[in-house]
Amino acid sequence: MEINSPPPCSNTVTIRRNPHRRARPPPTPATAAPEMPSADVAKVRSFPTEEILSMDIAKADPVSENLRVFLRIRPLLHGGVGGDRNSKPRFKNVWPQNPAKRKSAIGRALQSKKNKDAEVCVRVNNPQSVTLSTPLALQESNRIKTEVYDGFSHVFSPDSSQEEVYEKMVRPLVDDFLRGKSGMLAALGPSGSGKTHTVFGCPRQPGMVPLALQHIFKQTRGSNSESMRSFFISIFEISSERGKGERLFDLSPNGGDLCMQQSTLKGLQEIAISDARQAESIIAQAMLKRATGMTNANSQSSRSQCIINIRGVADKSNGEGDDQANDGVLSIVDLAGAEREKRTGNQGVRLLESNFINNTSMVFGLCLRSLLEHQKNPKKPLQKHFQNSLLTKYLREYLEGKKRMALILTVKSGEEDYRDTSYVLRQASPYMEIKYNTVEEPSNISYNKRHVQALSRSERHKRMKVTGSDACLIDEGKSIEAENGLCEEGSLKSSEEPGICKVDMSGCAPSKSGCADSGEGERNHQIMQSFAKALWNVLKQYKEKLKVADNEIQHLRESLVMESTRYIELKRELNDIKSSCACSHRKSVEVSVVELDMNFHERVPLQINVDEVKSLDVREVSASCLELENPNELDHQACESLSGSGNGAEDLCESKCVRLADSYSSANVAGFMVNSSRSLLRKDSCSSVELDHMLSGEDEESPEDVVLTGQCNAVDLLDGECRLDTCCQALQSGESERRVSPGSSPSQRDCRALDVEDEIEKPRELLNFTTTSPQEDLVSSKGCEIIDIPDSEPRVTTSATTAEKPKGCEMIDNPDSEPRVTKAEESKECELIDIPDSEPRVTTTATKAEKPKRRLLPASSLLLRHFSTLDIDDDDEKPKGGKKKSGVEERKITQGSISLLRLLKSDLRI
Ligand SMILES: Nc1ncnc2c1ncn2[C@@H]1O[C@H](COP(=O)(O)OP(=O)(O)OP(=O)(O)O)[C@@H](O)[C@H]1O
Repeated sequence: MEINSPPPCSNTVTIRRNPHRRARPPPTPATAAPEMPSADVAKVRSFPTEEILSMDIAKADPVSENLRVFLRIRPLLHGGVGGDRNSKPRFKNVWPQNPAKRKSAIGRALQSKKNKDAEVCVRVNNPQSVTLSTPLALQESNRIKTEVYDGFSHVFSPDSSQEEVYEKMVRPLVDDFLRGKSGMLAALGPSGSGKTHTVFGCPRQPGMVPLALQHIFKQTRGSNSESMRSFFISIFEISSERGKGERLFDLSPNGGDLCMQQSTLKGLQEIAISDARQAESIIAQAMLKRATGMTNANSQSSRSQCIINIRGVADKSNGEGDDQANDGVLSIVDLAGAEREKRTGNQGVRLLESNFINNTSMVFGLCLRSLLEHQKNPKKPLQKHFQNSLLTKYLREYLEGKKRMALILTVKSGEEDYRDTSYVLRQASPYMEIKYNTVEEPSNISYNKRHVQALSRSERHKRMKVTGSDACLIDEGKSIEAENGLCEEGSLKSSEEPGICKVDMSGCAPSKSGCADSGEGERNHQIMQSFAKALWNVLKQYKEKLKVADNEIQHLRESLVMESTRYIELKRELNDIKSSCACSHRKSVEVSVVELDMNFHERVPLQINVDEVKSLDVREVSASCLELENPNELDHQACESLSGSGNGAEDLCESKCVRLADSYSSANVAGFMVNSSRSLLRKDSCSSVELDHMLSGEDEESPEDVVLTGQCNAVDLLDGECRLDTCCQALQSGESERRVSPGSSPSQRDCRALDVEDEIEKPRELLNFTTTSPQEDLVSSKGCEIIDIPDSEPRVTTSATTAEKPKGCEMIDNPDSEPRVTKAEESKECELIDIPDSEPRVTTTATKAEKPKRRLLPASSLLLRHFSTLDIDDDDEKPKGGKKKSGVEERKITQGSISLLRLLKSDLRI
């Protein structure tokens, strides 16, 4: 595959790992991946080196091969001790001579003889599995327990012949041996199960060794190439030296004791053999020297571990003699059978032998178990159990998995042999999971080392901080080349080693003549094919991801353009609004003073529908008294209505007479005040609302005196940012702190403070307004509407919790004096600007600087009170059942007040 390197950039980090290597050979057609467009290659910012390397290609690798474990079931024999059919019962010679045990052994033999048709404990299910059944005598309950052991390379039934066993089990080893590969066959099993019979056999039934020798020399005679080889045989045993130690003894005709130095035997004779008969003769002589003995389990029980080595050496005259690696060794091990003391009844020397045999068998099993655990969990170290016996020391390379071997388990099928058979199957069946992945192949080992190094380098590559995606691409591309270079290096180095197949990452075929296995080349080819496919799939996935990312980027760009356009439009609108506001709204607005003088005898609230409020003209509204049943609901809609009806309302300074329904909380009142102020602002008016609720002595039930002072102080227009500061500075209510004096005159008002402070959000419009003092309004009679709504009830019910006095709010609480309206310190100008509907909330802040104090002077207050007593004709606004003021109050009106009030009244009717 061709990868275009992006142009170099300044932030590229070049990492040189190794010296330049030879150029890679061109890829084979099978591994060549389709070319990607250069544009797509450029989009690939990060080459998935780690992902590719983490792929488990080894799963498809047929290199992995499990340890071959065979099982042979000895037929039931009824001929004497150990079931030797051909031998007569030799109970007199049975070892040991302990009368009690001897008697029991004889009894068991006789019993087994009687039960000719006794059931067997192990049955063959198929060539790979057997079923072990627990005898009835050993079952705790009547339930038959069975165990199935599966996974054997082959299970030889009791009637299987020696030739059959050889063909399936030993012939492959011999074939490998003839190709120069070493191998080992080890026979395991309890005593008397047929190990020796299987390995050596008898004259009528030759065992594996004679058959192998025949095979070897038969092949030698028929093949010219192999005729150039020489074969040597050696045989020795490892036995117990009276229980004190192990003894190595050479069983060859002139052999003697041996010693072992680091898994190497010193003094072992190798006898050159030229034909099978010669070899069999040597073996026969050696078997005569082998330590055997009679036990209750076997009349000729092997008391030592016997090892036969057949080594094939290439003829030196052929030029291959110097190549020691081509000298294959075929080892066949006949282990002494494990014995149970209870079963054999061994004593004395036999018991010591038995201990040695059992110990060696145990160590042998531990080595295999450790190898299995190490393979399953590489973090678990391979235990050095081989050091515990000479046998395992000698067979170390096999037991550590460095050389291939095969195991044959021999078991007896009789019910009385159930325990021995069960023990062997349980112990040895896990060995079938031992794998030979890189066994004995120096090239593979070298390749794996290189592979591990490559992985470690990729790990280091992860930690490298490479800035820039292009640099990453360049670097990773080099990394791949480096990996390939490593592989090439590995293959080159492996080619220097004999008998190995090299793995060329460029999809090469086996190039070493020593790689006789043509399957190696196919395997390498399959590896490269898998690698190429995986690489191509990853690249395709990245391409798809890049497409998706491009679409998202395009979408985001379009959205960004739309937002920019929208922002420009909004900015333009804002500028228009600013310009229009600056030129049109500069009018002085007087503060309205509203005094609500209510008659509480009749509490018939005036229900104001929101729609009605909307339909009202500003003038109508200004002349009306609104009683709000639900101010929160009304506020916004009413404001909109007021804002929408602008029929010359700018010229008026409006006053709202607001009547709040009873039992409203102070919070609602505050909210209403805020909203009311906002609605006034929308009508280009600034309101200063004062509710002065006079309590008449006639109604003791609800005497309220409410002074509601609200100020909408300032709305500033500054550079397009709208800010509305509205201060509802004082709402003094006589609900929570009312002091009721029945019969008190209206002038003696009990003013209670109702502090309302609400925060009104800043609208976007810029508003500036000031309010004029009510006194000025009254004198000038400009823009001030004093609205009296007959029979309305300005009831403001507040809770006692609103006792805190807000800033900028002056609390009037002077029962001995008339309610005063404080003149504002500065003239206030109110600018009328519509607040956008999108931001209906108005923030009320109580700042000292922006909230001038206003206080109704006694004269003004009195005037207002008198004004409220006037019977202003407004039939439309008269509530039902309203009561007129008493004549006493009317008489208190001075002449000047009357004239002034009339003047105002005439203004209201304009
Ligand atoms: N497959 C078989 N067919 C016929 N006879 C057999 C078979 N296997 C074993 N025997 C006979 O069983 C007896 C015991 O066999 P063998 O000596 O080989 O057992 P072993 O496992 O070597 O015992 P040990 O471990 O004590 O040496 C021998 O007499 C042998 O001839």
